[in-house]
Amino acid sequence: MSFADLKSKRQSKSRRTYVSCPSDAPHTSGPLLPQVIADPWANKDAQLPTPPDDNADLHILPRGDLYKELPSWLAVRESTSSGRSLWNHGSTNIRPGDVILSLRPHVFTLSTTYLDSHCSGCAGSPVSGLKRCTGCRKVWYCTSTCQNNDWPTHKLECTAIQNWSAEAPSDKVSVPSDAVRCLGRILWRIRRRGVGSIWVKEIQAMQSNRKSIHPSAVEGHTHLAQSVVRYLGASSPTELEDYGIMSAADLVDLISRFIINTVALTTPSLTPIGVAVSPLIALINHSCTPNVVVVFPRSRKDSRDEPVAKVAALRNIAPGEEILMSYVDTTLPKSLRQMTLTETYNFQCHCKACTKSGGVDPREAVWCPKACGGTCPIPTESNLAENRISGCTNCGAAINDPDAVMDVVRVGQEALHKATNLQDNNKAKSLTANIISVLISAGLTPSTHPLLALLKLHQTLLISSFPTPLTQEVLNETIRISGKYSVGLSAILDEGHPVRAMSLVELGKLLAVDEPSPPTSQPKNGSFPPSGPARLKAAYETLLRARKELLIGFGRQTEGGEVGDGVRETLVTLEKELEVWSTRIRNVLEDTPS
Ligand SMILES: C[S@@+](CC[C@H](N)C(=O)[O-])C[C@H]1O[C@@H](n2cnc3c(N)ncnc32)[C@H](O)[C@@H]1O
Repeated sequence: MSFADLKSKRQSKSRRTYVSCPSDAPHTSGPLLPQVIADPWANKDAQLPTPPDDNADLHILPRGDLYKELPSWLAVRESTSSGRSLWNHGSTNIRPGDVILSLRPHVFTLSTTYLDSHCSGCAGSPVSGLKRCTGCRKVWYCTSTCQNNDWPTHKLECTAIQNWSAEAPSDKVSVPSDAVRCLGRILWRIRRRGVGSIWVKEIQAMQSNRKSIHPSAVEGHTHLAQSVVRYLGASSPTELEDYGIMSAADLVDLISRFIINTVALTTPSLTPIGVAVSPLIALINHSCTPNVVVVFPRSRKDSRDEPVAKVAALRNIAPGEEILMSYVDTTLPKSLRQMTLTETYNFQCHCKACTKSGGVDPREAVWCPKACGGTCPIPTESNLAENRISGCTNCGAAINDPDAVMDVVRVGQEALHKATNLQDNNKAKSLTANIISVLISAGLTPSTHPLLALLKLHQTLLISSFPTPLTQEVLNETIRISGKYSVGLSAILDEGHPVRAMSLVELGKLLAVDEPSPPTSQPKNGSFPPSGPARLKAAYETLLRARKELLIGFGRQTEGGEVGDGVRETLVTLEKELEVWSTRIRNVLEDTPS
């Protein structure tokens, strides 16, 4: 196997939190809410457990004419503490790998960086054959069908992009941001479909946090509102009546809805390439220990409707249990998760991971100083001030120099920030390599922040700059980093989480790359990575595990989507190669005199 397909673009640097998901403030009734009629699908016989105390007011909402795609065994409930939410209303468990929702988002847009490499009609990335819109010259399509399907919206977008581009002070800002373009698409569709349509009602029923926008987000909202007005060729929000916007407050409402209800549009291998809005997915509340994930696996069965979002179950979800996804990166420590949740989504999370006391959070841990195999929590300033430094959970040994550990974590975070923003890949690569070895020598476990994030970044940098020809040394180093990253993720994420599954795919594929110059003697027993047939066997076993996890995180019915297809092909190749090796070994044994 060659390594060409391992190379992936470095993730867009313009990633902002609002793309990670879908909003705050209890859902209140008002003119924007849908008209509700009697609940035609309520299963009166379902045994629903008593809601927890803080949700004592939790009640089932009738769906009315909205959310036609919602299966009857899912219920929308509402509470004063967390607004509307989605629940398993059936009488059986939802199992890991079950796809509970499969839908094309109401609207999606590609990030500017991906406009020329992905189709704006289906979000696919054909190896060749993308054709540019001859009007705006910014948007590309893979087929005329995709272009024709997108034309009713793009004809308006096309002119808006051209006008924007003509006024842009530099080439770098000649295309509006994905947020502005996505809001433009929403507003053109509102105008075309009419404010009374179900589509528009579903968009308008999404939660808005306009009345409680966090102070740190006000400037961003204002800037976005001004850009949207300009993009639509208007000079003030009051000129947007045709789009259902009667005042500046209505526009801020729409922007707030957009920010808190948007999910990241990702490739089948989880690279974020844009933003997507689906009012059904937006009904799902947050937990840092989610029981579902949203993925875009691109399965052959859905090819006509792509991009299709799948909401896949990660665990058993019992009847009467809430469906919960994560709006933030759950590998981050609690303080960083809570910061995003407060600033962007206006709530404090009280999930198990956020309220757990005692024990060691694998995201913030150092190995026991006595190397007993246990771990100690990373000390914090307040622990230190109150003289409350916890020791190893196994043997009780105390960290030798808590200040030094805290310093090293701080330095690691600064280095991560710097390396993520460096334009020069080689500089970024040597920075990540150096800081990783400092953090490892300070005893941080691979699941600890920022070591885990640095391992991922370093792996991406190594792969994107593989030398030609590839050397054994670089390949082995990349495999070791990938292995550490995968081990780190396994300490935090459930089996079957798509991020964990993808890390196994990447590790397995690296192990399957032909060794440029295999050592003449086998590496020492137990050293990693092995060589020759042992390496092929490790690749095969890693990809088998990856496949099992893909069938959960990307949905059993999709068979892992595009990534699953690739893994199956590699497994077949590896089986053949392993067979050749064992035949050779058998022949040698038979030819050798006893
Ligand atoms: C995408 S919306 C989720 C659906 C929303 N509850 C509704 O009524 O439309 C995100 C918003 O829901 C609320 N929310 C989500 N998860 C929550 C949680 N775990 N605790 C409290 N509020 C939550 C927050 O107000 C958040 O900004």
